[in-house]
Amino acid sequence: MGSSGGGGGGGLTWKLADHPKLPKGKTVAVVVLDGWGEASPNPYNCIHVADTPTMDSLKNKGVPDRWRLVRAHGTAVGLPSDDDMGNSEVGHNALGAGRIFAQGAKLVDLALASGKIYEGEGFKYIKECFENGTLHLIGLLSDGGVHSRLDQLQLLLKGASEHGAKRIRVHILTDGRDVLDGTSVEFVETLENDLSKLREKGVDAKIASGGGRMYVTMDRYENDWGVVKRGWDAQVLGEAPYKFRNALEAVKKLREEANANDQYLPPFVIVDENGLAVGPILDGDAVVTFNFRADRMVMPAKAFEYEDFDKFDRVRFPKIHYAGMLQYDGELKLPSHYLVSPPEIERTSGEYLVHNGVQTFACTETVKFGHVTFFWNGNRSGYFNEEMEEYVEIPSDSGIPFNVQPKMKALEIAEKARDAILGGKFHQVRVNLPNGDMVGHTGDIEATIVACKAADDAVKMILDAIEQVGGIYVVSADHGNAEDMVKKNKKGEPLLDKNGNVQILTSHTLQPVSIMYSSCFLANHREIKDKGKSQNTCFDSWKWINYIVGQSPSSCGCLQLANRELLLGLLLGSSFSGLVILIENNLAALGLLDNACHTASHKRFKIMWLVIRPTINIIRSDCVNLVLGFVSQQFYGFASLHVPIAIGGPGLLPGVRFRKDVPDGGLANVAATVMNLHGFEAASDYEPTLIEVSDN
Ligand SMILES: O=C(O)[C@@H](CO)OP(=O)(O)O
Ligand SMILES: [Mn+2]
Ligand SMILES: [Mn+2]
Repeated sequence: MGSSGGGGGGGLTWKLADHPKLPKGKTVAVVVLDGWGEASPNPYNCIHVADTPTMDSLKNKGVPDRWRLVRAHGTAVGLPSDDDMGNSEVGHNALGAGRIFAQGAKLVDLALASGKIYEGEGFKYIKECFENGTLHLIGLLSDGGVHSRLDQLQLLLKGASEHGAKRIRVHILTDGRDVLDGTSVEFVETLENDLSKLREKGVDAKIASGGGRMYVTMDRYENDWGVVKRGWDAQVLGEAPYKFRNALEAVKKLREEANANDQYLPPFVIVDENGLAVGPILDGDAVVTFNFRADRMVMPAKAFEYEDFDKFDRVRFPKIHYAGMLQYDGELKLPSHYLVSPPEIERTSGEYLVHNGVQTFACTETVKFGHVTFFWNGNRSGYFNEEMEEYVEIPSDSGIPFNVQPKMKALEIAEKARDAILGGKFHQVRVNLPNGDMVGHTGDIEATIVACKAADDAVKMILDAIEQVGGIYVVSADHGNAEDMVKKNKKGEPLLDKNGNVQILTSHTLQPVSIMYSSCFLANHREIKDKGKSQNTCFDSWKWINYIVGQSPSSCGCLQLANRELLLGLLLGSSFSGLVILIENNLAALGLLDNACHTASHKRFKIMWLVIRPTINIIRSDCVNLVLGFVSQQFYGFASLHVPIAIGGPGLLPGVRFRKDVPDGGLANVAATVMNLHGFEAASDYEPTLIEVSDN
């Protein structure tokens, strides 16, 4: 590779070697679709169900040279195991830094396992309060592994008490976003059980307050300080609209409210028999925020740490010893005390580009703003060089769940990116499109479908601008979410709750993400559009057929020739289970097929059907939707998966294609790829590029 940057220690040079073949000076758009994994088509795959012609075209025209999958979860992005789903922090860290770092989750695991956590400066600092004060632990009660983990809290409780904490108060934040909604009840039961064991050992340990993570404490990027204030009032002042004698009762009761869910539970405090809060934070106490992930802890950390603070009226600012599980912001050195050192993510691609004369523009809306800046730059806030960079934040809607406005600010983000591309000043234009993720987390399938379409429209606008300037695009994602909205069993079948409804999955997934590129898709896309909507629907439907008959369009022909009676026979046959696709222009067949399906369903076989009618004047989009609607009630999903990456654009050399020798590439490989597209070799210790340039 022969580049010069990096090398750790002394002798660091920022100068990157020129790429031997790729030119400099092209405008490169880097588009990250948040929560956009690749999975098999099924009705709970909102990306599939949504009308996403731009992303579909990237795939259809790009495979395999300019579209491929990369890993976005587990060890490929520095998480403890391959059972860990991806998330924005690790995803954007990897995308921006080009290397895999042991991430917070893993570093905390190691520090707890070795006991080193108790020897560090941070623990010693909070320990100073153990004699006369209370230890408060504040964080997300979950085993999602995105922000925190219950087993780490359990170990910390045990370790702190063994190291002298005599009075402990836990302030819980319920999840329902990285784990199933309703699991707060089990987590509280487990924690209560642990605390009662501590009490048996003479430690005065209790849950003191709580609330849902999206409504209490865990805001990010200054979207809504009211969220942090609600937490402060409950945790520090011991004040909340709801008071309960114990947390189990609190969570169960609050969940009974109409539309209640774990993410948005209102704040509550636990009170004693006299109605007094059992654990407000007082002078002389120690406070630890036990989340390892940074973004949603920066705001509460400021409230606990900063003497000068004007974001809300704290009423009382107790003199405490405060430590984070990690240091959450490397630039602000916030908080100044922490139990475990964060990964040292330095020499990120953004910093290299700035040193090599590439002007950068980064933009998204508030709820993801730090993703393309702070996380991208290795958890540091601020610019590397203000003259070379511009970061634009579009204010997010606040105070509403995102299913209410599923289009979010996708259009505005795309417009800003378009203007930056057409303006000619910037050579890297980087955006995050939040829709698939933020709306996916609400568990609202209909809204998530709208969200995916909005993100697709935004990609189209950005790619059109790239086409105009003869630039290059890289489209990828940080992890999955919207492509899988239902909890499934090992066979890939949706799990039902006790009322027979499918269990909605609000979390991220283990899916890989894609990266894609192409210079020709735009023309093709227009061609399809010009022929009208019905043709478009037909085109979209081919995805289903391709999937079923083994991804090969030629085998579709076989199905098309298949005799209808034969298919119905199969359907009613005792051993058949699966999906039938009928290419049919005879409406009478619909009723027949429907009947057959019902008969067969009584035999417990999972059968569904999809009718594709090939003639334009018979296809009506409402008709096809009706069929799909039927399918969604009957369908049992498929397992398997990844996130896509596509590269392309008119500025790309024709010989550029994805390498075949990095088959298991992860998100960290994208940084070197992007550096190459800017005309540079990547730093030598970066994960290898995904592309190669052939001479033909
Ligand atoms: O909202 C968040 O905090 C996480 C999920 O817990 O999502 P993302 O990693 O996409 O930011
Ligand atoms: Mn994300
Ligand atoms: Mn998310």
